[in-house]
Amino acid sequence: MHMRTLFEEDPQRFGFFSRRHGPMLLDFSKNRITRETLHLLVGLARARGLDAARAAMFNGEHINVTEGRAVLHTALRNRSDRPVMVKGKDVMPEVRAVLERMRRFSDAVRSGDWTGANGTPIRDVVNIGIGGSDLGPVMVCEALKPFAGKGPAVHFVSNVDATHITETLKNLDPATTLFLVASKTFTTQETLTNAHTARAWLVEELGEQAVSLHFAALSTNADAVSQFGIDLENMFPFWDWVGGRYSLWSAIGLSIAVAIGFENFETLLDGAHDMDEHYRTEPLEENLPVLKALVGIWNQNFLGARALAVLPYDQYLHRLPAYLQQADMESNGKSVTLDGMPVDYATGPLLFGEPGTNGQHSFYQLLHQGPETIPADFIAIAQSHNESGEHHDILLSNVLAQAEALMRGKTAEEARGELVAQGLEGEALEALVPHKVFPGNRPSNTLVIERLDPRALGMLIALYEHVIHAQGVIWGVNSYDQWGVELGKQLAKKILPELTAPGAVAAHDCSTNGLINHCKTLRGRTAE
Ligand SMILES: O=P(O)(O)OC[C@H]1O[C@](O)(CO)[C@@H](O)[C@@H]1O
Repeated sequence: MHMRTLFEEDPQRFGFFSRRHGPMLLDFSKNRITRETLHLLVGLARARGLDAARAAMFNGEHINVTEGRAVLHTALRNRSDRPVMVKGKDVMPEVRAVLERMRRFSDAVRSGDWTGANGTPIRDVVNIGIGGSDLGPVMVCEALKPFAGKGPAVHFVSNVDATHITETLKNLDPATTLFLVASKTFTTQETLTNAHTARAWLVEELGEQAVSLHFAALSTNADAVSQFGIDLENMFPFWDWVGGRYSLWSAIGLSIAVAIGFENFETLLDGAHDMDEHYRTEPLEENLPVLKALVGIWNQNFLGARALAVLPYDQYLHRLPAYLQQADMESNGKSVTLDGMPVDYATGPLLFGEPGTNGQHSFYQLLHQGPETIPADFIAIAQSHNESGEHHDILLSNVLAQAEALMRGKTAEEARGELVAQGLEGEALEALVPHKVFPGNRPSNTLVIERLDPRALGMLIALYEHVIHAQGVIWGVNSYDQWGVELGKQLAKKILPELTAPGAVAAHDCSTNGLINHCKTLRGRTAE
């Protein structure tokens, strides 16, 4: 079936396949589904126990079975009076206590009351972290730039490549710089390497005694934090039931609170809590994350699509695809079920994206005319923070047109008609027709958000988090571990000393040996 026909046959299609919640409208009508498909998909979710699974997550059951942990990022933004129990203890008092400390700290830094070793206020804050300790905060700080007010500039260093920290520190003054070392484990090689480099840079200028005024830690590992030399007074804790890629709502979000002010950070939490309540309580048929998850499953597992393009038509959301790459692919990039059995179906999609309209001039060709079907999420913001001239209407017209084009396509007949109108005829015309045809029938969702503010952003991120949860439940995988990142780390630890030791390396396969020895030679080390 072609979606063109589905739309022609059912003028109510938009109304039936779209839902509103608060400032958000989700239109999923441009998918290859009928009312019956939706009914069956909801049945699938029910059969896979999604109702009970939602409750299990919110109730703090140990759903991360391979690590024996609860998954409770929702507790971090629980704005209700409801207790959240972990091992028989309500964690909400501790959550609120850390939030209160984050409020005092971020207020002090923003107001200039927090001064560095020379008594001068902080002008630049550098968050050092990677993965979930970087991507969420950087994405939110970029998205909410219009709310930054008069606070310090916030920078992010993640890559172990020295270029990242060197370029970041190049124009900063140690006396007015504050480092937030963000690491759940406080053992991550990249983060500790960067943090030691930052420490040396600071100490060289201001001496050892400056460290306590210029470093804070966001972590679950107090021992490692004090071993690094950070005063525990300046440590903002969180807990093992917060997964790294779900941690921007925790102390890991301190850079966000500094960048946009604590009140805005709290409004972000409010928005996420609103979506949590929606996901927790709404019936499956009315539940935005569930519906979006089901459409994703339909595209992946029934229509054979293996990717998902996330296309935010808002420059402030330019880091959203990068953030979602970790959130989704580290969560659902799994090939065994909860009980360790191999899956014989697709799980998490390959996720990629760029802000509109940049993507249009890059990879959309493949979305429209490549042989694969690549479903897309279009995110449109109705009211821009920068309503200057025609810009925003042009932007909106593009996002709306792209979804329409993917759905409708262009038939050979239509293409021929256009070529005739351009004066072409005969063989020349017919030779061009196949190149001008768009198959269409390509699925997409369109999310329209009234305005990109802290509340709406909190809702948007929580929506995607819950899509990941719902899909993980239906696929029967553990969305909350990430063993797949370990092997590379282990092997890198073995290769590191081999790179610096004299002599040729012969302990690996011939490709890896060859590459190590080639790099050693190029770096002026003996490899013979
Ligand atoms: O916060 P940490 O412990 O430094 O870990 C950083 C990142 O490393 C990972 O463990 C693996 O990439 C992520 O899950 C996590 O977000």
